Formats: sequence, structure tokens, C-alpha cells
Amino acid sequence: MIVRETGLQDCFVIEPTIFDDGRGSFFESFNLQKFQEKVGLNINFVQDNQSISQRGVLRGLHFQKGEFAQAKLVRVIKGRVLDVVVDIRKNSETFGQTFSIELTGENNKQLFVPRGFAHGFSVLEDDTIFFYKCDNYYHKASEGGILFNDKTLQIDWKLKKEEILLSEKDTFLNSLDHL
Ligand SMILES: Cc1cn([C@H]2C[C@H](O)[C@@H](COP(=O)(O)OP(=O)(O)O[C@H]3O[C@H](C)C(=O)[C@H](O)[C@H]3O)O2)c(=O)[nH]c1=O
Repeated sequence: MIVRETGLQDCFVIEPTIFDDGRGSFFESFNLQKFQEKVGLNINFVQDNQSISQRGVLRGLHFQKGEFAQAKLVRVIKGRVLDVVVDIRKNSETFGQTFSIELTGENNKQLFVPRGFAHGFSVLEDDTIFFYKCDNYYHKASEGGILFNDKTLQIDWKLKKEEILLSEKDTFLNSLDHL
């Protein structure tokens, strides 16, 4: 398991050790002891989520506010996404900075997203299965978000404008400036 910095404090890329043999491959998708030792954070995940999407879907940018903020460990079981996070921690030196990475069922990379970040992903392949662990429960009333095409963030989601499919909720999200 290799843990790599992203340039945003407490946000890490995790590359699990893959064991290939004549039958296929195996890897530990999560090991609390190794995670805490390598990432150096005492995280207690309490909820797993999974979504399946076709190419063109864009989910986010989302976060939960205040005491219901969530840290997430995200990965792709099958397919390909561009995963994007935004540091929205008010006193962070990297406030408003983004990090993006392609997560695929082939590279098995994971991204640890700490509390205080907005998170979203664009789906680059049909039938993509996205799985993530959260360290706090879903709390609808605490949901917040940033519009995917926020003018300040200028995120390149690697999709043509005309192919992007958003939930109705995501079409009405705020800009970063209105947080
Ligand atoms: C997140 C969540 C949703 N739901 C229900 C609420 C809706 O009826 C339905 C779909 O929810 P939503 O449209 O918010 O799903 P996504 O657009 O995939 O949202 C997620 O996508 C971005 C990328 C994230 O990082 C967040 O974890 C999360 O906001 O599932 C639940 O019952 N529990 C949950 O934890």
C-alpha cells in the first residue's frame, strides 16, 4: 500500500498492493490498521455508499456541513471516473484549490477526502460502479454543494458540455463565492 500526497493537507492517494496470479488478482480494498498507520489519521468509517452511472453523468460537487461533514475513501470498482475534490476549509492555506485524479477499475487507486472538502466525479465509461466509505452518516438537511462549472474553479471534467448529465438538485448548486 503506497500513500501519496496531493498537495492538499490530509488528502491522499492510496495505491493498494495488487497480487496477480494465474487466476486473476487480489487486493485488500481496506485495512483499518494499515490505513491508520500509513495515512496517520484516526478515522472511523461508519457508512459505505455505492452508485452506478453511465458515461456523461456528473455527480457533485457535494459536501455535508458542520458536525455532519464527512471524510470519504473513494474508489472505482468497475469503469472510469475523473474524481475531483475542492478544499473548502475556511482557514486552509489551500482554500479553493482542487485536486483531480482518474480512478478506474484497472488502476484500483483510491482517494482519501478529508472533512471540509467538496467532492464530485465525472463518469468516463458506461456502467461505472463507484464505491466509497464515509466517516459520518448521511444527513440530508446538512447537504451543500458547488456548481460543477463554477467560474472560479474552472474544472475540466473531461466530458463534452452536451454529454453532461446532472441531477436536478445539482443544477441549482451555489458558486464557491457564495459558500
Ligand atoms: C448520499 C446519499 C444519498 N442518499 C439518497 C438520497 C437520494 O434519494 C439518492 C441519491 O442521492 P444523491 O443524488 O445525493 O446521490 P449523489 O449525487 O451520488 O451524491 C453523492 O455524490 C457525491 C459525489 C458525494 O461525494 C456524496 O457522497 C453524495 O452527495 O440517495 C442516501 O440515502 N444516503 C446517502 O448517503
